[in-house]
Amino acid sequence: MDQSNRYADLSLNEADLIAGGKHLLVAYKLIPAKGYGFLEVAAHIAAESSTGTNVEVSTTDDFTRGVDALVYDIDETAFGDEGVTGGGLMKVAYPVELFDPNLIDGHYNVSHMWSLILGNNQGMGDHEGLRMLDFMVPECMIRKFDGPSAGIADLWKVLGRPEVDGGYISGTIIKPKLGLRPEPFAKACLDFWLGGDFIKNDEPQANQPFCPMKVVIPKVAEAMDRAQQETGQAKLFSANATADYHGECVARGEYILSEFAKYGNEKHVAFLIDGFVTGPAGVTTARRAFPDTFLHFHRAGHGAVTSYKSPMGMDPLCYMKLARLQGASGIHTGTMGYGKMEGHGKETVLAYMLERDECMGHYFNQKWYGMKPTAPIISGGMNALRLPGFFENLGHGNVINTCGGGSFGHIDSPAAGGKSLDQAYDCWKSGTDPIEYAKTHGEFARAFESFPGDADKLYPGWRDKLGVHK
Ligand SMILES: O=C(COP(=O)(O)O)[C@H](O)[C@H](O)COP(=O)(O)O
Ligand SMILES: [Mg+2]
Repeated sequence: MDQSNRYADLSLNEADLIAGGKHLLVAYKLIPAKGYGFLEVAAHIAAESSTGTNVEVSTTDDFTRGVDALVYDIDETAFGDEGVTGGGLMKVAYPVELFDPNLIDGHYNVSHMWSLILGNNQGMGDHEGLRMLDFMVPECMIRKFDGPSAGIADLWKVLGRPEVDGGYISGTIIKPKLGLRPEPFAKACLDFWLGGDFIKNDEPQANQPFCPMKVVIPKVAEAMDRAQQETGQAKLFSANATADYHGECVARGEYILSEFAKYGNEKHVAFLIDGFVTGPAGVTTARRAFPDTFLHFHRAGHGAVTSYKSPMGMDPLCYMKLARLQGASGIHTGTMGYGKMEGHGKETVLAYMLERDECMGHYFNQKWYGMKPTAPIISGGMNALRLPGFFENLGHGNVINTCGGGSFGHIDSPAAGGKSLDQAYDCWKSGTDPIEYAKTHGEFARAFESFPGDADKLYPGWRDKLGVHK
C-alpha cells in the first residue's frame, strides 16, 4: 500500500525543520526491493518507524497523524551503482513527541530512540537495503540525554597533565586475549606499566575460572602501585565491568574500586563496558552507578551494524553519536585506516563528532550544547610505526591509544613497547622525521625490527638508513 500521501511531504524545508527544533532528522540510504517505488518504500519506512504499519487502521485519529514521521527529502539516484549497494538518499523528520523521557528524571533513553529510527525498518520486506547514514538531535533532546560524566580530562589530571590538550595516553591491552592466569596477568601489567600509561582488559577478559576477578584484580592493583613507585608516574587500568544484570555490573565495579582504593588509586581506574553487546541499558548502568569513573566503551560486535560492507545498519558516525548520548567517556573510534580494522582516513569525523561541541557530520551539523566530550580510543593493530601517520591524519594526539600486539610484540619488552608509543607521539609532535628520530630513540628504533613488515611499507629503506641488517 503506497502511504506516501500521508508519510511524505517533500514540500518541507530542512532549514525550517532545524530552526523549528522539534524534529530529530535522519538520513538513510535506501534500496527498494524490486517492484516497489522509492517514495512508496520510503513512506512505508516512515510509517513503520513512527505511527503506522503496512495498512491504514481504524483507530488513527488527527492527533496521531500530527506525530507521523515524514519523509521530507529524497534523491533516488544519490548513490548510483557505487559502493556496496547503490541506492538513493531519503531523509525523515521524526517529531520529538515520539521519543521517550524517563519517568524518574525526564532523560531520554537511547534504547527507545534506536528502536524507532533503526528498529522494525531494518526487517521490512520491501527494501533490499536501509542504512542510517547520519542523524541530527535537536537541542531540546540533546539537553535531556545523560551524556558523559567523567572524561579524558580526569585521566590527564591523574597523570599530572593539563586538563585541556593533555595529550596522548599510551596504552595496551593485556594479551593473549584470554588464557593468562592471575600471576602472569599481573606480571604483564607491571611489565607494560614500566613503560606506558594505560592498560585495559581485553574485551572478553572478565571472571573466567582460570583468572577469577577476585584473585587477579588485587594483583593488578598491587602491580599498579609497584609500577607507580618504580617509575614515579601515575598509571591507569580499565577493568571490565560488563554484565547482563545491572546488579552484577555494580558489584564488579564496587569490588574493583575497593581493591584499587587500598592503595589510594581508585581514580586510576576506568570501567571497560562492552557497550554494543550489553546495549544502552548496560552502558547506562555503569554511567549512572559510577559517574566519577571513566566509562570506557568497547564496541566489540559493532561491525554487525556498522560495517561498510553492509547495505543495512548504520554508519559508524551514527554509532559514535549514540555512544556520546549514552554517556561514554571514551569509545573505540577505529584507526582510520592506519590499523587492522575496517576504516579509512576520512573517519576523522568520528573523532571530531565525539570531542567537539559542534561538528558537521555526513549530512547534518550537530550541536552538542555543552554536553561533555567523549574521547576517541584508538586501537586495533596499531604500533609505534603506525602512530606518526595516524596523528598527522587526525591532527592531534588527545586520544587514548591501546596497542596490544604493538606493545607485547616489541622485541625488547612490553615496557619498551610502551616507551616506543610515547616516543612515536613525541616524534610526531616535534615534527621530526621518524627515521631521524629513531637514530636517537632506542625503543622507537627497535619497533622497526619488531614490526619489519610495517617498517618496509611505511619507511622503505629503513634498514640501510638505520644500519640494521637482516
Ligand atoms: O584488542 C583489541 C586490539 O588488539 P591489538 O592492539 O593487538 O590489535 C581491540 O579489541 C580492538 O582494537 C577492537 O577494535 P576497535 O578498537 O576497532 O573497536
Ligand atoms: Mg580486544
